[in-house]
Amino acid sequence: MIVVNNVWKEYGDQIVLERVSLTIEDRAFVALVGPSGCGKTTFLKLLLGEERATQGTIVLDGKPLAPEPGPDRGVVFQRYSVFPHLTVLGNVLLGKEFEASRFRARLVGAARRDAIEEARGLIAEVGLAGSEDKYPAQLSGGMQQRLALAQALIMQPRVLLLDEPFGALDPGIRAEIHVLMKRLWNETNLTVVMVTHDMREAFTLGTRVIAFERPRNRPDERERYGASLSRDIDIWPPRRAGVLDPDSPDRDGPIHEVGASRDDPAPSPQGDPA
Ligand SMILES: Nc1ncnc2c1ncn2[C@@H]1O[C@H](COP(=O)(O)OP(=O)(O)OP(=O)(O)O)[C@@H](O)[C@H]1O
Repeated sequence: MIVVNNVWKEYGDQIVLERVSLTIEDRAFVALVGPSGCGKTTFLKLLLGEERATQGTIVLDGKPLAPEPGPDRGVVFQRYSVFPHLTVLGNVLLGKEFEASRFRARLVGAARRDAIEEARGLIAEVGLAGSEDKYPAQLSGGMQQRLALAQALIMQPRVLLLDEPFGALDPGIRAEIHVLMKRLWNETNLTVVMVTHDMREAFTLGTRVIAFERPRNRPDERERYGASLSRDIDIWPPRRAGVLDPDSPDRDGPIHEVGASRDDPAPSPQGDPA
């Protein structure tokens, strides 16, 4: 679905990425790891359309990637994905408002009512029901990242790009949001590419873990050689969107209520229908 063919990215004299080729299948969850500064965010920006490749091509669904970000690609960063001066509801509605009126960013009448209903549904789905009128500063870090996910998902993107979205969260909150992330990926038609520094997170969420590395990394070589793919690991047994692995049910489960406290008892492994 996404085909990256011999992509290079240079900034001035510095080669950041070189010879990057990979194919990402529909509904994959690719976790991208690698040393700091090796070009992971740059690669995500190329997929987003925020940067152009110096050489090479990126094809999405058989067509060259649009040269600017579009509604087919959503993005969540580690911080600052949401707008501080808008409420939770305002943040989630924003994409719809821009879609309706690019310059005024406003919806009216029935279209507005429908969009509000949809936004409220999504806010509840990410566990933020009741916080619709709060501002981001009134939310915890984990709640802000849930909001950022809802904000990205309202446009029903085909591809969700995540740049260390959970990196600033403490481990307990991160585990909760992993459950949410898995559920969203399982239940929507998303292909996900996520940059992370956390190998455990990569293997918990990914269907595939890809490492970028600079093959030559001496200080004098650092700018002349870019990073390329050094590892490409398929998770075993394969993890597939929407399919709970019957052989190792705990690996992808238990999927319990979003927003439920960490202290809540987990459902029984025998498969309590609730
Ligand atoms: N707009 C830019 N102009 C010039 N150089 C840039 C630009 N963006 C990134 N770089 C350089 O590209 C290299 C890769 O940066 P990038 O942020 O992609 O790395 P990363 O692997 O995501 O790092 P980290 O894991 O620390 O976030 C760095 O040396 C950085 O200085």
